[in-house]
Amino acid sequence: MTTILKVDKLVKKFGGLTAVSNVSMQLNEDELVALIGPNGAGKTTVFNLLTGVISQSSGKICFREREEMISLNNKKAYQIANMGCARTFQNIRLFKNMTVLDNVLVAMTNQYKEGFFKSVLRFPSFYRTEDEILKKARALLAIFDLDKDMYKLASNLPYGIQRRLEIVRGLAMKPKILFLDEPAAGMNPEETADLTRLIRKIQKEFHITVLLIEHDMSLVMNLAERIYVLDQGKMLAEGTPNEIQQDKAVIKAYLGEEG
Ligand SMILES: Nc1ncnc2c1ncn2[C@@H]1O[C@H](COP(=O)(O)OP(=O)(O)OP(=O)(O)O)[C@@H](O)[C@H]1O
Repeated sequence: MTTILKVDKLVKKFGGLTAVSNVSMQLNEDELVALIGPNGAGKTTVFNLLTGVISQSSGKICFREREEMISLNNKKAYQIANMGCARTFQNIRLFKNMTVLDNVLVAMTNQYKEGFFKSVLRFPSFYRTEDEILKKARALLAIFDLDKDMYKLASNLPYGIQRRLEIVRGLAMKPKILFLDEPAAGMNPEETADLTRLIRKIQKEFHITVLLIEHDMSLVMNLAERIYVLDQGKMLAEGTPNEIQQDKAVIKAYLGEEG
């Protein structure tokens, strides 16, 4: 098993509040891992640290690039994204006034860095590349059954479909890791079931690592191969869904809260 992301003793303080305290974790290639915990446990803060949205107070984050583990400390969010870490947000962040297709095309541009002169002077290779991008975007949308909505404005799509588009947009960046922040938030049971199928599909077809934050326990227990549990900023437990469901500390801190 190859480790793709390694987090060592991560700490994040907001003034006097320690939101993340000595958190260590690792993600392996092609793994689907969930990060759970009660409200305010520090899950989103961990995501923000891993994707460079905020920087840590101390600790180390390393990401595999070919044979080497590269430190992500001091790297900016866009650099981390370009290295292969895509994410979605708790509150959807699509370009609402752009079409479904354009939302995906924008995400793909990081793979096609055409030279300035080539694009301004419209060399034949520019058109070839443009055509190629368009084909790939359409194929990606078709896989997720979004091709029929291709020319609709993102803002006109139902909530569940917007969430799906956000995931497709993340995938369009060809990531090695996809971070999903509460993908089922606000979804009805049917949409959640759809989403579960979609995430499975991603795992199979794209061979990427997925780390997801989710409150919907049936989704987590159904999908995750491994689960990390955070409580009050600390890592409380790590294990398979079975192990986590039987962990007394977890039941007390988290599952107990639900019933
Ligand atoms: N920018 C910030 N400034 C100050 N405190 C913050 C900031 N961001 C998060 N916190 C605090 O850090 C703690 C962890 O918050 P975080 O949002 O990471 O938890 P969470 O597990 O994602 O919660 P939820 O499940 O409710 O989304 C909370 O006490 C929160 O109030």
